[in-house]
Amino acid sequence: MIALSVNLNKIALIRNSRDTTNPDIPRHAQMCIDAGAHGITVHPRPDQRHIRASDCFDLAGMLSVEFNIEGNPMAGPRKSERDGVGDYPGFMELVRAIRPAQCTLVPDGDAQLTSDHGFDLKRDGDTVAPLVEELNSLGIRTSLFMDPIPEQIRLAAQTGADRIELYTESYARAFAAGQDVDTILGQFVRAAEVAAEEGLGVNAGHDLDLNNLPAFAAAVPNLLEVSIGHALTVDAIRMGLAATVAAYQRALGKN
Ligand SMILES: CC(=O)[C@@H](O)[C@H](O)COP(=O)(O)O
Ligand SMILES: NCC(=O)COP(=O)(O)O
Repeated sequence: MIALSVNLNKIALIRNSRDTTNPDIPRHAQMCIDAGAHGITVHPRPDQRHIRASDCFDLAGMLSVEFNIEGNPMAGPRKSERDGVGDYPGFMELVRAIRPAQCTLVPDGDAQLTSDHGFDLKRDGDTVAPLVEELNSLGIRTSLFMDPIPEQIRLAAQTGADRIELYTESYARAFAAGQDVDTILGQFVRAAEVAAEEGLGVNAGHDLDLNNLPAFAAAVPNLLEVSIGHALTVDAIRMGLAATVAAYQRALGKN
């Protein structure tokens, strides 16, 4: 079974366009759970442009499914520039306080529109390993956001991480462009095989959608979890949330 974790960033983005609690983040999470989602993912950033630190605490207080907090572990505290929005405490401070089931470490910079690369562990392995060790000691499963590069995935195992999350944008772009995706899918298959050889679990995410997900889920071995936000949120406008979650479950190979 491949778990579906729904990313709520885009729901928070809509909420943040007004000084309101509509849409309500915990309520939306509960609707996803009621519709069959196995987990909830959020990716707070220091500018709190979508999910805020306070949302993470609110979700931690109500979730009955896996809570996956993604983000840059090097991101420190940041004062909020908006009235009524608390300061960002820093990623590690946040997850130390919340202790989610899973932390996905992502090497994203503040200026990025969204996540756009995996870790370079040849360069950053010595920085990442102690953070992984601390998260492990807190009982938090740790996953590293990675490009499908075998050499890098072997280095991910050396940090002590439990899993990797394969960064799927290259596959999604090729699929959307109507290109022959066999070669690029082969890179993800190989990456997942290497992860298995190294004892790492495999998650995946970024720009997965109802069109590209079935082939990916069918081809990539040992896939444990996908986290999906942007496309799923857009599909829910058209199809309704419960029907959309069900459609993503079907795309993962479930009825
Ligand atoms: C790591 C990853 O691919 C997702 O968390 C993505 O970064 C979602 O963030 P946005 O919703 O801000 O694009
Ligand atoms: N980890 C990927 C994620 O949570 C969602 O990414 P996207 O579907 O919003 O691109």
